[in-house]
Amino acid sequence: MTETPANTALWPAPHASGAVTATVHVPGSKSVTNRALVLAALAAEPGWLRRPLRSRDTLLMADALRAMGVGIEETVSSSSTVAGAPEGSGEAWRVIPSGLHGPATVDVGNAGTVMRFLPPVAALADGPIRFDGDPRSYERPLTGVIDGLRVLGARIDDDNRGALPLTVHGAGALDGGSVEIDASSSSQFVSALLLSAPRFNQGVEVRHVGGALPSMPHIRMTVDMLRAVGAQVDTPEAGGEPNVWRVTPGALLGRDLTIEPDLSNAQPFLAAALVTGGTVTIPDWPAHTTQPGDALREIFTEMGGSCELTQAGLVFTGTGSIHGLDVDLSEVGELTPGIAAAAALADSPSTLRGVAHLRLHETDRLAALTKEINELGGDVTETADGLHIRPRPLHGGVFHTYDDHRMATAGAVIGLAVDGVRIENVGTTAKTLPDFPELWTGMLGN
Ligand SMILES: O=C(O)C1=C[C@@H](OP(=O)(O)O)[C@@H](O)[C@H](O)C1
Ligand SMILES: C=C(OP(=O)(O)O)C(=O)O
Repeated sequence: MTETPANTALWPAPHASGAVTATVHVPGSKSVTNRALVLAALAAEPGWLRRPLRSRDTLLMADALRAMGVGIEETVSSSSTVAGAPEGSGEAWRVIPSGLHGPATVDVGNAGTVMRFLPPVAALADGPIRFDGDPRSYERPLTGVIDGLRVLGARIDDDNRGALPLTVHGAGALDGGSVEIDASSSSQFVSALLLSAPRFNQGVEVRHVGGALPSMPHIRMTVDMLRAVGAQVDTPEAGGEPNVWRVTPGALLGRDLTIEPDLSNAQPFLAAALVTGGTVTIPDWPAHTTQPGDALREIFTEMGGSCELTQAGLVFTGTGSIHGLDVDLSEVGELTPGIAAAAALADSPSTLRGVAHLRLHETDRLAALTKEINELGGDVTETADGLHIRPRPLHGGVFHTYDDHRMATAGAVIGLAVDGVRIENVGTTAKTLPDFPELWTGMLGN
């Protein structure tokens, strides 16, 4: 539906002439922004999102909610357009919930959060909501959400049987209740059913059955954010049954929430310090967070850097040498492309495990990383659930990105150390980080 013309433009990835020293202000978290939008839309009163991420994925989420009747107003500064904004609040979205309704059409683009989190919201709307998106969105798994919602009482037409495009025939309310799903292909199935559950008549009990559940920090993010708006959630961690989550029905509060920087999008900048033996500071790094990107402190330290959380933010320093590692990334799968890029430049081999589900992300990330690093002279092989990376001297060439923002940023990391790397369609970073090329050249002092 939203197929964009193939962008084959090549961006010469800047080569670092020395150690990078920079402070980089990373925009807000995609995962937090899109959860906050959904929760604010389902609340019983208006709320605020401060410093929201404005990127393709979050603008698609906001537009979709608007199409279902939610008011989302832009404010440029505290004193400008919207009455009632607290002083000194900076840029914000004011979210004004209202009766959700169709008919409406939702463009999910290739945003996992939009295609998974919104069908449950649509089931609460009055009228049909049509979901469509980029060609890749048709290939990304959605069965857990579709079948789960049907068990909970929703009527869904899925012409493509378990995938997009589809129509949710919202009835203005949903029974809810108990449901078993296999979320081994995406943690977002669980998050999706939990986020809307306070508004289901009986709440929900979601039981994951099947292989290992990936991206647990993202499920913890869902639970924490639900609790922060007043929902009652029982979790396996809180002494409950393994792989079972329960949400009690109830009204949600409108909150005033400041969105944390996107720690997964901080990854390429931290990698720049690691790869060049420099120092990069990321202001506003949260002391406590459910974002998986927080694991970079440990992972990139194991790879040869060191870091400190200071008043100025996270200060990460590289030594110039990069070590390979053997690591299970199942909890933090979205960090894999950036780790693979650093591993390809390391002084010893790496094994990245636990990420078979990356084959169903924006692109097949295991195949894409293998092909693109090898075409620059690398030696990467795919395993059943990850990658073996044996570092080799790399040379310049075209790094294809397959409409995957994290492929583009991974290529940029390699380009710091390897002359002549050209990134295809760097604009694809707009999915979650629209200013990436400017932030990158700014970091390098250009
Ligand atoms: O819930 C979320 O915000 C996300 C969950 C993860 O999805 P998967 O569990 O499908 O990997 C992650 O990779 C994605 O970038 C964002
Ligand atoms: C997997 C990702 O995104 P999505 O939310 O589209 O699943 C990602 O950002 O790495």
